[in-house]
Amino acid sequence: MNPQPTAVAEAQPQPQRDSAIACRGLVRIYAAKGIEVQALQGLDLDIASGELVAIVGASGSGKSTLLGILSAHDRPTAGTAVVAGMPVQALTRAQRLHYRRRVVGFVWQNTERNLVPYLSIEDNLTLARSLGSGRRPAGARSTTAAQLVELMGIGDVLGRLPGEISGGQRQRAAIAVGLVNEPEVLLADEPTGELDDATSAEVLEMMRLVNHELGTTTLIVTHDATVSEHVGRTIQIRDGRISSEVFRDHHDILSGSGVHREFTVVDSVGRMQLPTEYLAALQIRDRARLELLEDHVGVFPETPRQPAPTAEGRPEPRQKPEPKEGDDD
Ligand SMILES: Nc1ncnc2c1ncn2[C@@H]1O[C@H](COP(=O)(O)OP(=O)(O)OP(=O)(O)O)[C@@H](O)[C@H]1O
Repeated sequence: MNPQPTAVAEAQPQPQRDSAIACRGLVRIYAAKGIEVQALQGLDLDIASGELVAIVGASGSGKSTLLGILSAHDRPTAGTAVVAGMPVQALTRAQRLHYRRRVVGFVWQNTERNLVPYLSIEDNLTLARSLGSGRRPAGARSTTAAQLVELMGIGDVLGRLPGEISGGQRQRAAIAVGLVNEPEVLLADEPTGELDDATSAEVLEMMRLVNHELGTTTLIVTHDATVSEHVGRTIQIRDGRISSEVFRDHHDILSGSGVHREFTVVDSVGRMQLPTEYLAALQIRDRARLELLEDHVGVFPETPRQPAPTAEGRPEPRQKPEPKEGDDD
């Protein structure tokens, strides 16, 4: 007899089959000097294979904590993170090494973390390639270092040391090093953090090009709000949870149009975050009244807002919150 699924089992969301990254209920609690900080509070995330996604958020929102878990440098207190089919929280030491050398590639903010300073760019590529060498699965893509050099436009700096080239060239070389072992996923932590605006845009465009040409799933974690102009999906993280997502299609990115759609995220148990400006505009604090209407859910202040009286004693008409750029429905 087949056991009947319980309500609890049904409520557990399963990772999507084609997800390159699937996080379920990620919690990370830091305990220091008797004080606990909950850096991630039940974060759910799905990134499809081949997607280019940015995660943005204020300082302290949990971005680095998430990247630490996805890069297998840290373990979650609870929840799961599956990257390219590997459960990162449960890897053995040997699997972690393989994972960091072959399954994921990295681009960090600091040059010293990306490139060995006393080796030429060419030797950095060779070293990274040799560290990640091993038996390759049949049918693996055969992106060569030479192809990456051409794609990144770093052919004329191969013989130079990292300290002898510009910041933009260094980050392009770092992207090539991060991809030289043909990882399934490229993780980038503030890759434009030390660059000026023009060079940042150039490096982000390079990441977009690589994603488009090679199809490598790419996750960029950044403070840089302009990143959304270069990627298909921008995820906003707030208080250790995903709060909203902005989508742009490939055509919008190429044409530079400002068209985008913003969505708030509803997690697996139905929680969602309302933008703080909406809460302020409607004076919603601890509680909101929900109404299920024919084709939408209404969210209302617990008690109707009292309009401020005008000079003539008449109430002011209600102010709607300003629509955001790109709101078209
Ligand atoms: N090792 C640690 N010990 C204690 N608390 C920590 C530790 N690392 C991070 N935190 C806390 O966890 C929360 C999330 O931090 P995290 O570094 O992930 O945020 P962030 O979004 O990456 O911030 P930033 O953009 O400034 O790097 C913050 O409140 C932070 O103070």
